This record gives sequence, structure tokens and C-alpha cells, in this order.
Amino acid sequence: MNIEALKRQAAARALEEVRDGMKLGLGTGSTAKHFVDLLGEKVRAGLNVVGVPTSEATRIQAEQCGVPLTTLDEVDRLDLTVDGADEIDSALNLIKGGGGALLREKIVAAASDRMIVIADDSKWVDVLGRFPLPVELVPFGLAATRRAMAGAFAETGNSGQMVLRKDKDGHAFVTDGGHWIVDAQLGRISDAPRLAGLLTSIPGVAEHGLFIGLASLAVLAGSQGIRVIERR
Ligand SMILES: O=C(CO)[C@H](O)[C@H](O)COP(=O)(O)O
Repeated sequence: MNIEALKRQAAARALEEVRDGMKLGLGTGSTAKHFVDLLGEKVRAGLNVVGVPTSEATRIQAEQCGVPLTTLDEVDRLDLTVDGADEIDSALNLIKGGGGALLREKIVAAASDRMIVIADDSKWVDVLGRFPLPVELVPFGLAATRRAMAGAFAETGNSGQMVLRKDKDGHAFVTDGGHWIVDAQLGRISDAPRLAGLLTSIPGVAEHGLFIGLASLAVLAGSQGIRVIERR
């Protein structure tokens, strides 16, 4: 089975968790795109939900699919967020931000009672870090922020190159929030929860792609079928 079919299977399984009347966080990326597409089919068939998109790309897609949208200013809490991930470990800690939407994704996930992460099973890892860790930065003071990040890496026994993400024209990639992204090539991240805390405390870091303790369920689709893993 091809990888898009696996992503769609994971999205379809997550859709089974959606109930009428729910307020939903809508993730970003190619896997979340399948979820929004399938959700749109249900909405057109009469399901009553409202969504908060985690990126401009998802907002546009959801509008095209007919999914009614709201904002976190208009609703208090969300019932459920469904989103993809770049890596998932056995504690359901995640690396996210490969698509550059990590800041809004984390705000939405943190405002949700539950987060379900959907993926093909290639995203499942023993240790986070083979996928470069995205860190979203305020452009002002970039070099100082990078030095502080290097300090946080050293303090947690991590090291690696930091690469400013570029767009297809070779300019700095700009997020929906107007920030830049540095991808940190750490290989194997030691003590991800502590590193997450240290990165959060650096002025100039708008957000980082370590999602610790946010996902409550993972739906992984592979050639052997679907695995549903609950956070212990
Ligand atoms: O974090 C993300 C976007 O910021 C995505 O969820 C992550 O990159 C996974 O994307 P895909 O489903 O396309 O593999």
C-alpha cells in the first residue's frame, strides 16, 4: 500500500473519535490534510462540528471542504485536536514542525482536551531526533538566540548543526506568525522533556517542535494494519 493510503487510513481511524457537536483542532501537513478532507465529507453529510485550523494552508483547505471554522478567541476549550507528526516515541512525545506550523499547532493542541496524532508507521521511533528539530525564532537577535540554543543543547548532552530553513527561492522561510525556523540536527535527543523546558525559556524562541505530554493517542497505519497506542 502506498504511503498516502496509509496516511488516509490513520486519518479515517481518528475520524471515528469525532462526535457531533465537537470543537476540533485541525492539524497541518499531508496526513492532517487527509483528516480535513474526510471530515469535510462528514460535514457535508450532516455532521455538526466546528474547527480551529493550525495554519493558513489548513484554513483554506477547511473552507474549501465546507468545515465551519472558529478561533480560540471565540471558543473556550477544544474537545479534540487531530494532527500529524514528524516523529513519535513510545511516550507519545513528538517532533513537529516539518511543515512550519509548530507554533499554532502547539497553541491549538494545548487548548484541547485530547490530541490524537496520526501518521504512517515510519514516524514511530525509539528516540526522537533523527528528524531535525524545528525551532521557531524571532528574526531579531538571531545569532544571540542560536548561541542560547547551543547552550541548552550542551546542558542536556545534545549537539548538532543548526540550519536556517529556506524557502524554494533561497530566502529565509517565514512562518504564518512572521518568524524564522532553525532546524537542529541533533541525531538522538537526550532528555527531550528537559531540553523542551530550556528552549522554551530562551528569549527569541517563539516555539520549538518538541511536543511533550500533549498527545494522548497515536494512530499509526502500516502494511500490517492500524495500531492505536494510548499514552501511558
Ligand atoms: O508538524 C507538522 C507541520 O508543522 C506536520 O504535522 C508534520 O510535519 C507531519 O507532516 P506530514 O503529515 O506531511 O508528514
